[in-house]
Amino acid sequence: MISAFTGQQIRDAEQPLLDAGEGAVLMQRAAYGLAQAVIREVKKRRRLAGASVTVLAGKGNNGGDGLYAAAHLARRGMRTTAVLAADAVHAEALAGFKAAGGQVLQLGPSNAEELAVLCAGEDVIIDALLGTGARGGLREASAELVAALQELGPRLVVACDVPSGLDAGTGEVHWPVLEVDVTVTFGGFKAGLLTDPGEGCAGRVELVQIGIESALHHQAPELRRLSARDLGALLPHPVRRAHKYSRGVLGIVAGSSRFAGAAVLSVHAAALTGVGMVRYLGPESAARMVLTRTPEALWETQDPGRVQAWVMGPGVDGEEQLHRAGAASDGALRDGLPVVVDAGALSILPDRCPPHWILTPHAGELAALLDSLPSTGEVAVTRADVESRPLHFVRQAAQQTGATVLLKGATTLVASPSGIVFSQSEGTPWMATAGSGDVLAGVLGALLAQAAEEIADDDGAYAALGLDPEDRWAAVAAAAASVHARAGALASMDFDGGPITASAIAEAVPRVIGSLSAEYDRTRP
Ligand SMILES: NC(=O)C1=CN([C@@H]2O[C@H](COP(=O)(O)OP(=O)(O)OC[C@H]3O[C@@H](n4cnc5c(N)ncnc54)[C@H](OP(=O)(O)O)[C@@H]3O)[C@@H](O)[C@H]2O)[C@@H](O)CC1
Ligand SMILES: [K+]
Repeated sequence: MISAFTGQQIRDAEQPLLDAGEGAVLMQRAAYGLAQAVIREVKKRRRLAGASVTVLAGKGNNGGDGLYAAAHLARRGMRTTAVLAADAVHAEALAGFKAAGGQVLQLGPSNAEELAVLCAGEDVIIDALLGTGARGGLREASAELVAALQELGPRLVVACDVPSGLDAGTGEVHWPVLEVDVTVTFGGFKAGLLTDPGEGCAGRVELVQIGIESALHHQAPELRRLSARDLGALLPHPVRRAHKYSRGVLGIVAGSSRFAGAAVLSVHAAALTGVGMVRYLGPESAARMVLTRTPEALWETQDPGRVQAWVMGPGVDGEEQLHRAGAASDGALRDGLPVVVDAGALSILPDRCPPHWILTPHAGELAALLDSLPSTGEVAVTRADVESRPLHFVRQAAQQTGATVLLKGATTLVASPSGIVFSQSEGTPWMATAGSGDVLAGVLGALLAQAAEEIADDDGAYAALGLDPEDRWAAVAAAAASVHARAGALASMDFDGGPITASAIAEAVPRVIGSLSAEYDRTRP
């Protein structure tokens, strides 16, 4: 599992080493790691000797890291320039940079445009304006320089620790921000690099160890991300004596005469995620389509009998389906069953949900959900609010509803009511397509129906993540989001990275589960 931290947590982990006089050593490790990453990137494109690099250096230690890194690069034969964004920058680092032969330019109120043109012609830019000590975004001439440079389109940008203007702890972005190709981050992942909108600016993130890692282990991560190996351990491994009932039965209330396709996709995706059986509840017109696509499903016209989990909501519309969803919801509350609540069913939540209820809104639905809660307050939450502060609002929704909340997006966040948050981002932008969310609901429902025992087991794979029982539901939801995203990416790869349909995402799910499980089995000690 990848753990990510706030800027404050990273500074707290650094403090004992700073107190012990080790600050300069930490900075040298960071700078060396940054320089090595720049060298790797430049070598992918051209010969290192003679390549040009400009470091944009701010007044704090982030600027110091950048200047020391540039000094390394000067010694490796690169043509190095530093643009100083403050009158006083890190003195020792600047001296080291000059001693290595670097050229220094001062950014002022009147030369931002001119320097932007110069920077746009460089082989690589190092963004070392602001790091974890930033308050708000770039100001004045720095903001002008970055806005102009972004407009011109720099060739290659490497961020020092975080892209400047990004809040390291929350992922909120204060524009303008230079969109970077690679972020080289020090000591631990910053939460803002693993949640949107920050993640969208950060490019590929590389972690450089600087010696604070053991101190970070004592801190509760701000964000967690499941790795392929975690998924291999968490995904269901059927045993020889398994039968369809022991493999989990999933009830799905989805679709309507108007939105039958949502039912088709949810049911099909659930079946492809390996659940023992799917019981479908919906109108006959939708049921005919469901059974044509997935003859393995059962159409239930009466009480569906025992299930291990429910999906309710995809494509649900009209009195009749809302009534079925309401009845399923009452039964699930009574029997303590896990439920995926999506789309149409988000409007019929009980006053307080348990953590094994997983709500799956997109940003617009989350805003509407928060607005409908009496505890939210006077000021309306908009879709734009959620998109600019997803981490904040997903946590708020989980705390206020009592449910686990999965907020769909390029980066999907899952918050448990206790405040633990997972972030997964393995997909492709092609997945923003109609029906994609219906597939996710089916995948998640199928995993819930199969995972109930494993989740409750204190010696099981979910407990091994170090999570309390009520937080384990967020891990199932994160696993589903990751499987769904990987399936989308895989399906797109089948078309050389081209567009995909929601059906194609569902069809790729078995291959994703198969390869994750096989890789896990192959490497298990
Ligand atoms: N600690 C360590 O030993 C290690 C730290 N490391 C590195 O240090 C970075 C953190 O360094 P940092 O704390 O100096 O913060 P950083 O972001 O560089 O500068 C903030 C300075 O800028 C100012 N300022 C604030 N907001 C501003 C704004 N919007 N626009 C303009 N100015 C603004 C503020 O000054 P003030 O305005 O308060 O006078 C403050 O002085 C970290 O990201 C990593 O790269 C690594 O080397 C490992 C070892
Ligand atoms: K930076």
